[in-house]
Amino acid sequence: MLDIRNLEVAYGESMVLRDISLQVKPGEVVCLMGRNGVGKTTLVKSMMGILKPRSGSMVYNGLDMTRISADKRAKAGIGYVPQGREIFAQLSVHENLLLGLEAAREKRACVPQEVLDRFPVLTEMMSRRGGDLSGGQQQQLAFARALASSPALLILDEPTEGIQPSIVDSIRDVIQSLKASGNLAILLVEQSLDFVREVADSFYVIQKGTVVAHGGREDLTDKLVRDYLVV
Ligand SMILES: Nc1ncnc2c1ncn2[C@@H]1O[C@H](COP(=O)(O)OP(=O)(O)OP(=O)(O)O)[C@@H](O)[C@H]1O
Repeated sequence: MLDIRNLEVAYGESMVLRDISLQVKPGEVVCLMGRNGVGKTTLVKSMMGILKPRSGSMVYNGLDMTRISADKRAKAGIGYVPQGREIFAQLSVHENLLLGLEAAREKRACVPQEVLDRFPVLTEMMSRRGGDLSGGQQQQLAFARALASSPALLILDEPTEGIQPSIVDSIRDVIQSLKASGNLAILLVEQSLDFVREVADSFYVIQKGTVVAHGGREDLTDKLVRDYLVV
C-alpha cells in the first residue's frame, strides 16, 4: 500500500535523508526507529507532502504521490498525528475533532462514534479548550482527530513522547485494537523499545539519514539495539 523508493530529502544544501526505501502493508504496524536527529520526522513530513524530496518516489495504493500536495494526501486516506500533537489550543475538543473530518474521503457531519468510543476521556471533555487538556489528553485528541477521517494509512510521530504511563498504555491498546481490526496500515515513529516490541510487526532503523537495519519484530536483537539505538 505504501512503497517508498530511494527517497532523498534536504534542507537547503544539507542532505538529511539518503536512499530511503520502505514499505508498509494494510493491517501492519511498521516502526521507524533511530536516535534523536537521525531524520525520522523529516521522513514522515516527506510522506505527508510537507517536505518535497530531492529524488526518489512514494507510491500509495498504486498511485504516484511523490509530487502530490499535503491536503490531497490526507484526502487520499493518509492520516497524520504530528510530533508535539499540534492541536488547536483555543478550540474546544469537539471543534478539534471536527477539523479531522475535513480530510475524510466521504463528507460527514459528525465524528464517528467508534472513534469516540476508543477515547472515553475525550467524550467527558468535549466542550473544554484543547489547551486546557493535559499533554497525554492532547495526544489522545490528536490521535482521535486523525482517526475521525477514517484513514487507510496512519502515521504517528512519537505518540508516547513525554506521556504519563497510564496514557501510554491506552495509546498502545488503541494501536493494538486498530491492528486487530485488520485493514489500517500504521507507520509509527517510536523511541521506546518496549513499546515497539509490543506493537510492531516490522521495523526500520535510521542512522545518519539512511536505513541501517530492517526486519520483523523478532529481528530486533539486543546487539542491534546497542549498535543503533542506545544513546
Ligand atoms: N527545518 C529544518 N531546517 C534545517 N535542518 C533541519 C530542519 N528540521 C530538522 N533539521 C535537521 O535535520 C536532521 C533530522 O531531523 P529530524 O527532526 O528529522 O530528526 P528526528 O530523527 O525526527 O529527531 P527526534 O527524534 O529528535 O525528533 C537534524 O540534523 C535536524 O537538525
